Amino acid sequence: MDDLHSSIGSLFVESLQVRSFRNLVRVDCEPGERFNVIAGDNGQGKTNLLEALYVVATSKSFRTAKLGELVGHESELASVRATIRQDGDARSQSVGLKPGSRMVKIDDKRPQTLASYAVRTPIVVFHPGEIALSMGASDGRRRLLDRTALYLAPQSMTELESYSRAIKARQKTLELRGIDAPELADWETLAVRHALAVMQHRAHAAELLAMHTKIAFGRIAAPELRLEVSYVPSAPRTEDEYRSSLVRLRTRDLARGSASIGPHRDDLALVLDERAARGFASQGQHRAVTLSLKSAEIEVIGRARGVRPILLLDDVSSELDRERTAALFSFLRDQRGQVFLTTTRPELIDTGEDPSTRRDFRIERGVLATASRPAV
Ligand SMILES: Nc1ncnc2c1ncn2[C@@H]1O[C@H](COP(=O)(O)OP(=O)(O)OP(=O)(O)O)[C@@H](O)[C@H]1O
Repeated sequence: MDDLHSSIGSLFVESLQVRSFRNLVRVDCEPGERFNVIAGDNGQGKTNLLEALYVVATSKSFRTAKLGELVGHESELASVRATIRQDGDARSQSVGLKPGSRMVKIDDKRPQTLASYAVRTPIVVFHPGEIALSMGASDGRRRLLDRTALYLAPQSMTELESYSRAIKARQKTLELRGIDAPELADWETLAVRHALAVMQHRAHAAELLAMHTKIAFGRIAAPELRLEVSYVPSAPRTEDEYRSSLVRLRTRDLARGSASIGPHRDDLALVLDERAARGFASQGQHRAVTLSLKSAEIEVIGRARGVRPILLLDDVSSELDRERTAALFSFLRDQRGQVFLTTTRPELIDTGEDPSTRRDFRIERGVLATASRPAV
């Protein structure tokens, strides 16, 4: 396989302006091209700053679906603006937010679709809750599939939204008009059409994630352990079978309050030595599976978009001892893209020999300032 890093383009945030975003009233900063270490005590705004970067890159938050929460308590409007440099060319991206509405712009023009904005600046976030990818319920893995599918095919986002609308309309019809309502057939046909498209996008994303997760896991974990990753759709893959299953399930779905099959119930199976990782893996193995999945996410979206994704790492020192931090940094050095990481203990962060690749910041009560590099 060719090396992602030999042919791939560079991408970094050159400057960032944040206004009235959570507790960040006014932040102006010029990050470095490689490692940016953001230190601060608990509750000072470190995660908020990563969230602002994620929002300006994708128009979404990694913490909440309710964008109104991002607006500072004292304000009515939040905004994040960044200059992004990709392969030498600069562009500006901005997101304005108020409760119930969002305005995105690239070079001061509105993009044709939100999906086209969301894929312009590939970004991957690691936060302490990420271990749920391996240990937790299927929703985190579905989000991983959909994030990856979005970069592979931006229209997958619209298909998923259209599916959700159609399946909700079917549910509402079941509740209001009963299982024999004539319009149910139309909603079911529509839901099935969009669901099959979503399933195709997810299957493609899963195939690529599976391949790269396996490779990464082989590097990270004990060599005799084998990890298999596969897409498990919950609904039949043919239109006729899927539609007749929905018809058959009307009574049950009415009773349970939602459709029993469909993309909202898909999973990405993780099988470690022939047993489901979720119930079987040790803590260390869950970490290795999680890091392998994240490394596959970086690899797949980087290849899909032809750039090295920006990486955000929240609270690295909380979970890791010195040895694991060293392993993580060796992984990050191999990635060679721009990295933002937050920590309460900057002295534990060893980004390598070359001090010019590291920029230190300190955040206190939402105010960001440059800082000198601590003695490691
Ligand atoms: N909409 C908002 N308006 C103003 N402040 C907010 C808003 N939402 C959250 N905050 C404040 O942001 C702060 C938390 O910031 P953040 O989550 O970035 O902390 P942190 O530095 O990452 O802390 P930790 O190390 O504990 O994770 C809290 O003080 C919280 O009250």
